[in-house]
Amino acid sequence: MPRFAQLVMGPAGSGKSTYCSTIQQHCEVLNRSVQVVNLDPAAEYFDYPVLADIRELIQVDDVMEDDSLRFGPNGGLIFCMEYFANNFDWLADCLGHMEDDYILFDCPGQIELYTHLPIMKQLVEQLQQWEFHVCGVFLVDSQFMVESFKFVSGVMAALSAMVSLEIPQVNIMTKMDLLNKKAKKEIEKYLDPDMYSLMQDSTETWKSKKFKKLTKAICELVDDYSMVRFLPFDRSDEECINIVLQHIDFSIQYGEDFEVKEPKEQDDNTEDPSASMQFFQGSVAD
Ligand SMILES: Nc1nc2c(ncn2[C@@H]2O[C@H](COP(=O)(O)OP(=O)(O)OP(=O)(O)O)[C@@H](O)[C@H]2O)c(=O)[nH]1
Ligand SMILES: [Mg+2]
Repeated sequence: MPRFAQLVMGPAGSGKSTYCSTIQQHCEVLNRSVQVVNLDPAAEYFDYPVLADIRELIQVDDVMEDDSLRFGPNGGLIFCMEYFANNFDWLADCLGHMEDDYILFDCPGQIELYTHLPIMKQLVEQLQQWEFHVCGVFLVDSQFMVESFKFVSGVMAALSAMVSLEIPQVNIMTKMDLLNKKAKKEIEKYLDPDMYSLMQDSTETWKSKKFKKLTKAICELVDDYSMVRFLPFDRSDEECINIVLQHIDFSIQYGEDFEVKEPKEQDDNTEDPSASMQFFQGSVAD
């Protein structure tokens, strides 16, 4: 049986831990087993029950207090993640092997982990060796996406993760519940962006010709290959959570090899038309 995993990534404060807890609760209601692993050695607060917590392996505070290492918070976190990458056996022990594993990995917010350091790639390769189908879930805070140049920077961060990890990736715009109606309408153009027109919106204010040229080249590249798209995530909207989950499940083929359930035996042998519908009920739970 394959196992399934979401690698929940994104800049600091983009809503990764909240996303994990929302999805976990949502799946609990659907009677679907989803577990969460905290991979942030600096995490102070999250409200989901954990299957494993990296802080049991190593903590940033301990690394920072070590006189021989003398790291600050960021260096300390990278050190912890490198230590983790050298100790994947710890994760293997924590995960065990259950039927139908579906695990969310709540990752740290340091963006360098997804752009040029090899740690997350090593984690992905290890998970794949353990038969996990892994989907990258990249979160970006919708509050920062209301202007085109900020949007381009979010797009580039998401692309970096996509290119360096080489796994299916779903990009999500979080905290949509905080937007008012007007801002929601405004942000729609960023969900499935037309990069050419977004660029036109902003070029007036740019003075540097080189900056304009570079941005134009980036926008053309992203647009021509339809590389980045965002799904809105409003944690207060069940339908919205469902759509996000369906996209991710589809990308890792979750539910495709579920066995079709046999119809329940009828006591009186009478033909019930609704029984034929129940025959297919064993596919995807949502
Ligand atoms: N209203 C609202 N607030 C949110 C949402 N997601 C996150 N927040 C808030 O944003 C803040 C940061 O959320 P976290 O889930 O801790 O973000 P994170 O990405 O895990 O942060 P780091 O682990 O520090 O990188 C918290 O105060 C959350 O309550 C959301 O969908 N809606
Ligand atoms: Mg967090």
